[in-house]
Amino acid sequence: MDKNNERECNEDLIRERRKCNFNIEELTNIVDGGKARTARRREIQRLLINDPEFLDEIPQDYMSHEDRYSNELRKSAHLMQKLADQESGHDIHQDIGALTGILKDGNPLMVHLSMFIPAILGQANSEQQEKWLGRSLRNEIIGTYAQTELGHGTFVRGLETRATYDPTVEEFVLHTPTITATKWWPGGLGKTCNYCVVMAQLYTQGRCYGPHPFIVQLRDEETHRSLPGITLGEIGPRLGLNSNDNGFLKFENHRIPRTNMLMKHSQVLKDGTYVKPLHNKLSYGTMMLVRVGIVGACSRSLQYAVTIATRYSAVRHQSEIVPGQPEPQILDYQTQQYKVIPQIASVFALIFSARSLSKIQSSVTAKLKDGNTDLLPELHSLSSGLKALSSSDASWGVEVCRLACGGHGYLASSNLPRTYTGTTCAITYEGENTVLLLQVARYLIKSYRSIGKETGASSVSYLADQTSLASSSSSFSNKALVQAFKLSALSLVAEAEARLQKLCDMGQEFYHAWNYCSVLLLKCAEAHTRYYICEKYEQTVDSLKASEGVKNVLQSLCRLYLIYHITLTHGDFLKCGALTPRNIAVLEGEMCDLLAVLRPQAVSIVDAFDIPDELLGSTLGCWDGNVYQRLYDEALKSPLNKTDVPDAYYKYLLPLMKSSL
Ligand SMILES: CCCCCCCCCCCCCC(=O)SCCNC(=O)CCNC(=O)[C@H](O)C(C)(C)COP(=O)(O)OP(=O)(O)OC[C@H]1O[C@@H](n2cnc3c(N)ncnc32)[C@H](O)[C@@H]1OP(=O)(O)O
Ligand SMILES: Cc1cc2nc3c(=O)[nH]c(=O)nc-3n(C[C@H](O)[C@H](O)[C@H](O)COP(=O)(O)OP(=O)(O)OC[C@H]3O[C@@H](n4cnc5c(N)ncnc54)[C@H](O)[C@@H]3O)c2cc1C
Repeated sequence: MDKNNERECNEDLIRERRKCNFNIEELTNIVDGGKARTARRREIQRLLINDPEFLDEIPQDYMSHEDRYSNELRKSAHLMQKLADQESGHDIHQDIGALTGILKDGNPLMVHLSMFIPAILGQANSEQQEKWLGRSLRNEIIGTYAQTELGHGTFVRGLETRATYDPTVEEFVLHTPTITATKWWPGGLGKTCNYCVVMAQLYTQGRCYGPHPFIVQLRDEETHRSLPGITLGEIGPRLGLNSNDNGFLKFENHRIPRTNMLMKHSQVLKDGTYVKPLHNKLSYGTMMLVRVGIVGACSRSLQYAVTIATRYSAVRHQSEIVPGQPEPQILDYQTQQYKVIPQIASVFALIFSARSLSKIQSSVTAKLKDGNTDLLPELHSLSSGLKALSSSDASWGVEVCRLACGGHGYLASSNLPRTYTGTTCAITYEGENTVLLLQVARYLIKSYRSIGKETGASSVSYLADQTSLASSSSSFSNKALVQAFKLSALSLVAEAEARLQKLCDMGQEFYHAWNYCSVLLLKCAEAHTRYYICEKYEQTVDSLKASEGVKNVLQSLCRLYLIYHITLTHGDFLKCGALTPRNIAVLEGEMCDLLAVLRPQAVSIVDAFDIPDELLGSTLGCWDGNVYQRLYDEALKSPLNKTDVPDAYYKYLLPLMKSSL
């Protein structure tokens, strides 16, 4: 699509784009993280879009379960080959975001890239990396991360798969003792992978040392047949991601060499002596790494959904605002703006907090290299909280965008259903959100109780700021609103801690008191993480060196985000006195003003996300807004339309219709 050729474009969209009062390219650079990154992303995307190998012969929704897998594997393999091509010079591990949309519904090689290779990098010692890293980067071996079992996903300490060390032959014996110990879910495990990292309970010298990672060959490298002692398969259709082969795995006393235990952090010596790690949760490092990546991935899903919903809302006309007048664009309804525009604001909130989190991650990783684990709990808390809020915000945001598109949003060809199923899974995987938020709460309560002790953890230093509870601000700058978020979080933590203490004082064991307070604890964790997101949003926009137009747009979006979230949880702000009922009413009014200010810029802002039509894959969201023709053309691809009268008519309907004669 030639974006300069207005003649091919829907007139409403032309008019919307003419209202733009900021530099779109500049905003695109901010979204990408700099000009160079924009250029790189575009180059990769061009490389993919112009390659006919990525086209599907028929829409995936009409393919069988087997064909979907096979078709996606074909494209995934081609993608890996293309990006590994020395001439293109692209490092897939750095550019994963640029690939969004090229594979449609669950890439069978995704966990190889996002977990297996990172597990080798983060958990294997240098000899082990020598042996497996190069081979996995060159795709000579394909792996997955097999942790979850039928009986346990959340409670990693409850895993049942055993790795028992036998010092006589220097081997571990991997065994699945019960049906509930069957590994269940790992992406690519069913048919694609020939290796995996298995999390299993380590037994040596008669003692269990808890879950540890082991690298295990699953299939013969020549024939791809599963090895003796290993049972493998695929787990069947899911809500989404159905072109992946999530799998199951059982071991029958399967032996692996001692050196297949990933030994960067803890070791088992030849005689079976266990050497413990610097920090006993270092074996959970792969999960933490992916949680950080999920925040960015969620912002990308939301960019897709909101691009579709915004462009469609500009093209679609329905009903009337002024009786008797022409039907308005649905984007003119304030209720429609309230659906779509806060989701645009949310995209930037997620981008900026994802960036801040990855900076923290880099500095924690650097410290870990020097044996310093002090900031690991802070990173665990932040990555858990942000993974949880980003996945739930993005899933809800995508669903709101689908609803904003009315009936057409329910069609597969809108690409909203698949965007939703591909996002909501992130609420569950890599640590179910409720569970992760309770980990954040645990950290908050612990930090609150250790006020006065220097921990170096900056994200919770505000908990010591007792004076601020009384000093609610009456000004309404963005900074003042962020301050209100802080007060709300602090007051919830104080309330939860007091409630916990009271129950303990009344004689309850701490863990029962904890469970009894866990709804409130969840709110604490959400409020704390929301405060973090709001603070990063405000700081990033405030310090941004940008043209006036771009700065104005981002400031309005940031303010909308702050007010939107205050109104969603206004009870918490009122309860702690951070805001009064009058303040809330004023803010609600201002939110509507902001929707009106941002409405004329909405199409241009989503244009700045710069998602090519070929990747957006939506009849409703295309650049040119030619929605109705595309919907019609896609419908014609239904196999049912190959004939006027389907066979099923003769088999079932005709006998029914004639039976009463
Ligand atoms: C890269 C590109 C990405 C792209 C993304 C898209 C594709 C992605 C595709 C992915 C597909 C999906 C792939 C998949 O789904 S892979 C499977 C993912 N599975 C999970 O995430 C399981 C979730 N469960 C857990 O992580 C643990 O069991 C939790 C954490 C819940 C409890 O654990 P446990 O019962 O053992 O601990 P405890 O509660 O007694 O707490 C004890 C202490 O430990 C501290 N603690 C706990 N954890 C950590 C930690 N990590 N670092 C530092 N510290 C940590 C904790 O704060 C506490 O500290 P203290 O209070 O005592 O001081
Ligand atoms: C699409 C997809 C891909 C996946 N890929 C992989 C993979 O590649 N590798 C892998 O190993 N796994 C994978 N998983 C598994 C995933 O990591 C687990 O499903 C996830 O960790 C949740 O565990 P669970 O299914 O046991 O849920 P459960 O823990 O049984 O959760 C069920 C309910 O119990 C609640 N609950 C559980 N514990 C607590 C608690 N302590 N406090 C309060 N409430 C609690 C939860 O909040 C939830 O409401 C994948 C899952 C999905 C959906």
